Amino acid sequence: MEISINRLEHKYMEGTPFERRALHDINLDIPDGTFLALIGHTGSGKSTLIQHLNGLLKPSAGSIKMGSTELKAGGKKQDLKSLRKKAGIVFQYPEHQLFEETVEKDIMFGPRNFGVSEETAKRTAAKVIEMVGLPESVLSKSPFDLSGGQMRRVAIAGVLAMNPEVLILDEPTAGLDPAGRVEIMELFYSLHERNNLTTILVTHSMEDASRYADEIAVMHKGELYLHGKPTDIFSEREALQKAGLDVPETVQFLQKWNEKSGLNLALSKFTVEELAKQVSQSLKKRGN
Ligand SMILES: Nc1ncnc2c1ncn2[C@@H]1O[C@H](COP(=O)(O)OP(=O)(O)OP(=O)(O)O)[C@@H](O)[C@H]1O
Repeated sequence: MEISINRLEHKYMEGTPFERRALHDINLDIPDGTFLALIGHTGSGKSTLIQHLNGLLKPSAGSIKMGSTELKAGGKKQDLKSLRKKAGIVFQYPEHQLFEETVEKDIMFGPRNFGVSEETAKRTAAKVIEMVGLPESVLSKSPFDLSGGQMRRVAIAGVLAMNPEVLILDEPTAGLDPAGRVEIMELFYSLHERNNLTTILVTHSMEDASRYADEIAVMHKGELYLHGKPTDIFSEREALQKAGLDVPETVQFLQKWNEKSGLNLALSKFTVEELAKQVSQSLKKRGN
């Protein structure tokens, strides 16, 4: 689903002496099926921005359009509800929100809350548990008897059960070990690819942004500072450094390699292993 953010502004505690502007004049169009990485230093406004996409915060000015729903400043409750249904949000440590006695009940909670029948919600639970790579036998277990990684998958299944048209991921790999991080990121990437699901990833990992994103949006002091393809964003090292960020090491390596070799290898969507493969292939082509 296409997303269009127009002149969005957000002030916390608006109209009080403690008023604080967290977003200023954000304009951002995200085409349907895009994987967008939202990066920026702590306090730059990333969470505030994504909470508007899920109807958790209302704009102080401007608007957000998601498909046919538009939420404007002073918008109706109905529009907030409609956005909430369209956008599934995976918060940091989503497993902390599990609370039912069984995995199945936990996954069914969202759909049941939105009026889906028990039978359909059960079928959905069986479908989404498979989508997150867990066996159906897990459905009858208590979520609290599962490993941390499995619990996180169950929480993600609960978000998928709402059949979101946009997936918003707020640092979804926080607290996982390196292997767990790769597994969860690969899961999101395959969900995005298989379903052409518009995905917004809030991350502090420049490596993840370079590996998975079609587009990168950089927030700085409540403003949209840079937005473009990873290759273009990573060619702005000085600007990134001004915003307290840097080009990931793998990309720096490749930029140097391209400069020295005169070859033009792709700057995004690679792991270190793929990077080594690309370099060795290009060496072979040159007869080295
Ligand atoms: N509930 C709130 N009340 C008042 N100010 C807030 C509130 N939440 C965030 N802010 C302020 O709004 C600004 C943007 O915060 P936000 O949490 O959106 O940044 P962020 O980029 O997501 O940061 P982080 O990477 O640390 O999660 C910050 O100055 C922050 O202090």
